[in-house]
Amino acid sequence: MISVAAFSALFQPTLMKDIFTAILKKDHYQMVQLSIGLILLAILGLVAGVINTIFAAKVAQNVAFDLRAAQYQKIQSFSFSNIESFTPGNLVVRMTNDIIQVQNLIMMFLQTIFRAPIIFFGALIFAILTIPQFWWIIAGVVVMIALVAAYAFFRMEKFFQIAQNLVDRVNGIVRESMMGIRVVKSFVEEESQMSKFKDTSDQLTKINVQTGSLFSFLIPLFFLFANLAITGSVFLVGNMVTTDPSLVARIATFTNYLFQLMIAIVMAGFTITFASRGLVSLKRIDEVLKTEPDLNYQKTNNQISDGSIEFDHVSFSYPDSDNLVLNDLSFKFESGETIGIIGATGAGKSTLAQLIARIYDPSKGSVKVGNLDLKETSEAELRKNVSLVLQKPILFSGTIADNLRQGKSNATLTEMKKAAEISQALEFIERLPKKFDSKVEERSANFSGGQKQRLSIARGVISDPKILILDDSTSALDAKSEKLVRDALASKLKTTTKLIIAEKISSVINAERILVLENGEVSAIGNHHELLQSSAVYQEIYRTQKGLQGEGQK
Ligand SMILES: Nc1ncnc2c1ncn2[C@@H]1O[C@H](COP(=O)(O)OP(=O)(O)OP(=O)(O)O)[C@@H](O)[C@H]1O
Repeated sequence: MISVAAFSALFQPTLMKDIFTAILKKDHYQMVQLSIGLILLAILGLVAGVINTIFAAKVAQNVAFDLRAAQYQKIQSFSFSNIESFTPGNLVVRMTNDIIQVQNLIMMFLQTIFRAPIIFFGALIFAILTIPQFWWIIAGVVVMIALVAAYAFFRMEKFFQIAQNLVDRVNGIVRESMMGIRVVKSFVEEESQMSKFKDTSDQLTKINVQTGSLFSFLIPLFFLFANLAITGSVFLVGNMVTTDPSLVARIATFTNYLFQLMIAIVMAGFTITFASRGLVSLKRIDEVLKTEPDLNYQKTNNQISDGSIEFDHVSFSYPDSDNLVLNDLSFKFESGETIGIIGATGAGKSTLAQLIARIYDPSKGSVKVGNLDLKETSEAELRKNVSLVLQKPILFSGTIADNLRQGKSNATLTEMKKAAEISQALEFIERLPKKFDSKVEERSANFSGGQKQRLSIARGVISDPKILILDDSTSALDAKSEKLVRDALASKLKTTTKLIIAEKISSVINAERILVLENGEVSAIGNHHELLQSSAVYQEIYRTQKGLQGEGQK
């Protein structure tokens, strides 16, 4: 189809020349015949062009669809540190803007890859054949346009790269301020967010204006070259026409081919520029696709036999950081124990929890659950048996039931009710008109902080895991509800190992053992009374929280 469209374009000026010759010869019959031929050729070219565009669009859409799906699947397999190293905002741009760039590239490429060379060489040959003695005019036009195009498109490539980075930044700023809209509002931060956004957006506008200016200057310049060449050739023909009258018929054809030459060069230039822009995007997508998840799970049937947890000389630093967050931790929690983890802010409590859920692997040492090294479990086995409830509850848009089923895909209504009962969520769910089918809006904006935490705990306990980690996940609950959750956990999840990470001693006071973490090291392990005797750190925390401790003991 491309060749049909290209050849149609190439033969039209030649037919035109023959029509002129027929007119000059006053051969009406031939003139009509050739004119009909010209119209048919133009229609053929048009149809071929349309079919080619539809085909290119379809291919581009399909490739974009496949790339989007492959990228999304890859991102789903990423670990936390993989995602952090790209940053979520950057991944969103790679999933959206970069895919569109590649789609445009394919579209453009398929339309011009064969067409531009056919038209270029065809027009070159036909132009020379039409008026051979004007070969130098053709060469001049080609060289001038090619030089200017090469320079301009080279500049544009630079602009595109800068623009791509700015799009990333704008996206990051918008994302951050939208996610933290409440903070922005409550601290009256709108203006500073706006100025951050405006600065980057201004830079993006500037670069886009620069690209646009270059563009608007370029096309008239090409036409100027072509028109100068045409004027020159018409002038020369004027002088030569007395010796060769056929030149009159040939000059229109010649100038037409000159235009086609110019268009072919511009088309190729655009394709190369878009190619460079699309290739930058393709490279960014390829980076995502080539990134291996830095946490790999084995395809194994190894089973986690019980809820014991063992740290064997575990040290940990976050990727790209030299700071040793956990330093040589060794301990063992027995299956079914209730363990409290306490320590100052930044002591490493959440990090420890994340190692048990294998969100990160330790930098040194090993973590075992149910006597099995985490590296020897399958992901499904780990997720089925180890449940981590974070302090910041993240729910997904859908229904309450959809969210609870993330904890157990085939959960029945009875299981949902049981989980909600444990997390003290049943009461408020039952009060909602649609109960478990009530809608959870985007970012669960229609629930309070405490309700979100309760739903998040319900999702964590619904699978009846062997190990349940509550990472400060009752912080938004009042003391009475928190105690009710703890009591329900104790009575309804008897065999589950419960790891309660808390800032307040009152949250862990009844734990069988409490691990005191200090600067990433185990400072002491024991029950509340033992620690009050033996651990200075614990005593200190206790003293500072004395006013609160009575509530936990109730
Ligand atoms: N993703 C991360 N990348 C780099 N450093 C991190 C990351 N997350 C936490 N840290 C650092 O690791 C240390 C321990 O953090 P962690 O969240 O485990 O502490 P924590 O005891 O749970 O604190 P809190 O009680 O305030 O939640 C801190 O110094 C923190 O700055």
